[in-house]
Amino acid sequence: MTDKLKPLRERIDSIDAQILDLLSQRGRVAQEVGHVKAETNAPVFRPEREAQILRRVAERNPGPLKDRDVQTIFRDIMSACRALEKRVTVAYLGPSGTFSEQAVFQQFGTAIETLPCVSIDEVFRATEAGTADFGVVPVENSSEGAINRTLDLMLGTTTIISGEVSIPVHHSLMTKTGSMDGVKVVAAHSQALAQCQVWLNLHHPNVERRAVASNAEAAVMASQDPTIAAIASEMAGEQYGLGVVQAHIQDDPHNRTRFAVIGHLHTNPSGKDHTSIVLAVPNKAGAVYNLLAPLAKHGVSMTRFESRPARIGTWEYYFYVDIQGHVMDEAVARALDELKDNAAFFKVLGSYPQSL
Ligand SMILES: C=C(O[C@@H]1C=C(C(=O)O)C=C[C@H]1O)C(=O)O
Repeated sequence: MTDKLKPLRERIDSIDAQILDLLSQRGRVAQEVGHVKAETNAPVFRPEREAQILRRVAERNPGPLKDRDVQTIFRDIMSACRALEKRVTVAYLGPSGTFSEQAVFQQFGTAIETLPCVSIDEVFRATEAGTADFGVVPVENSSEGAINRTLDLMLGTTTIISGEVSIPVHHSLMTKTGSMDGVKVVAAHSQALAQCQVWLNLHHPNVERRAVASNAEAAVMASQDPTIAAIASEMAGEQYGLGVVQAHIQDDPHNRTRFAVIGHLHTNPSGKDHTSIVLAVPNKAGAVYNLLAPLAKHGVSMTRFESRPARIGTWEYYFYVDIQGHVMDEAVARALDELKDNAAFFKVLGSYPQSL
């Protein structure tokens, strides 16, 4: 056995030496890129370039490693190379262990500084003020729909969207002991409670449900009080020393949340992009109907349409529309010009690479 392993391990050692040498070469080129950028004051993080590299990695992957796994490796290689130019600071809805934090690492890799914030408002504020270079905020969940606070804050923010991240959201029920004995309260973010309501109604109909600021906060509470169970990611459970009572309790097994990356960076086209806009129409007959006509006319596909009350006491709405393409694409630019003409309010939130 050992005799057979020895030559294989020697081959792995020699391959590792080559990988390390190539990583070092890549790092030195990234440093040169950094010097060129510094001369022209160009931004360090180029999401469109990183998206293209990750797409290419999946296309060229000869196997046997899975596309997802090689992408994760390359994301972190780029993160480490980027950190040689500058370590970016990213704000998100904390504490550590939230799905927002997972989204942060999915977009930026792990060679970054993180700034956990107490609320979505705080993520916007930190990013607007420049305390963080970027912020990651939840936009919508596949079972529960829009995250209204994010949509409302998008309206007035000075930041723009430079990326999107979509991650699977799996909830687990966890306690200090790993059992439900003596548990009186299930704590979680209101979204998580909603995403697990059918399961909770079936298995723990009589346990009080308590909405708290985040699932990670619920995990902290459960770690300090054996009468409290938390719904959170297993990652958060591990972090706060909880035992799993039941994994995957979300009602929809394909439950996902989409996040927006906000900042001050105008992202160039990557070849596969989305553009987010907000508009309002004048209060007259046929206005909403006419609103979207320019998209169809120019062959631009809409991927999402969401409305929010304008909160000025009348029945007026803001429409949040996502389309395929980049503001620098000719068809998109023409369609948006026409949309703007029909709109009482119009704001481009940003163009960015489609999530992987
Ligand atoms: C090296 C660069 O800087 C950053 C790092 C990248 C990388 O490691 O491949 C790619 C894009 C940038 O976010 C670059 O712009 O090419």
